[in-house]
Amino acid sequence: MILQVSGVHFDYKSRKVLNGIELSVERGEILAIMGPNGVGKSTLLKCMDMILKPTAGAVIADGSDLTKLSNQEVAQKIGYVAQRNDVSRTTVFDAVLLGRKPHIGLTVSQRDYQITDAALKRFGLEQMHLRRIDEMSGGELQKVCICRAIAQEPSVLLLDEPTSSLDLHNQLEILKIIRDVTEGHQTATVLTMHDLNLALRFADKFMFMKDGIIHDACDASGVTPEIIENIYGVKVHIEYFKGIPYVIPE
Ligand SMILES: Nc1ncnc2c1ncn2[C@@H]1O[C@H](COP(=O)(O)OP(=O)(O)OP(=O)(O)O)[C@@H](O)[C@H]1O
Repeated sequence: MILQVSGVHFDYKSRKVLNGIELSVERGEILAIMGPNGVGKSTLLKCMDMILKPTAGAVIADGSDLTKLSNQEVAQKIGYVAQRNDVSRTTVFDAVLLGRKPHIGLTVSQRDYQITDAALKRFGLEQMHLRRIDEMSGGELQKVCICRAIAQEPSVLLLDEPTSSLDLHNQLEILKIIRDVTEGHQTATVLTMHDLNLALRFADKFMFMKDGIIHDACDASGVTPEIIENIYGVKVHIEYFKGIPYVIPE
């Protein structure tokens, strides 16, 4: 088990959003957290990254209780890419190199530069490494942010709607990279996504949130029309093509 979330609660002032979340992820796995708008998926990712402190419960990553670690120690274990990313006047290269920050001592090492170069190449960003990120399109910026999180080499990668700004080619390309990195490095990825069919193609496990808790947890073959209807209030069929389930609304 590389990530374990136990009994996590979170309230925004008097508004309860997370009401005892339980989940675990194994090494090499991608977990998709699904659910309607406003149900608390982003809040849960932020609690897993300690950007928001859970009001109760524990988050254990790679053997450590994150509530007891410094911000730098958390960043060595958890990489997080938000749904909306702040942009500064930095170049693509510097933005990705910044992913190495939790590991950098007094100076940037040769290894940090090598990892940055390799990540840029993997994401096909090497030709635009001197472009400024505040002048990029939404999709280009989303790629840079995910690239930076990969360069960070965390044990657990948290991605909030990682494909929301990407075209079809980039959606498949980026999710393939995420799958390769997760399997190859035996880390784990937790992502949120509204596209059920894309999630069914790439994720190993699914958790459906409603009313502040995880209502259903299963692998791709366990996702049923009943679960979808219960969570989203939409009647669907599930058909298989080349072994992959597809959700088709009625
Ligand atoms: N900073 C905040 N202060 C107060 N309430 C907030 C804050 N951020 C989010 N909320 C509320 O908490 C609830 C959960 O929000 P959250 O962003 O976690 O949902 P989500 O499941 O990620 O939604 P979506 O799928 O639309 O991105 C929502 O009702 C939202 O309005």
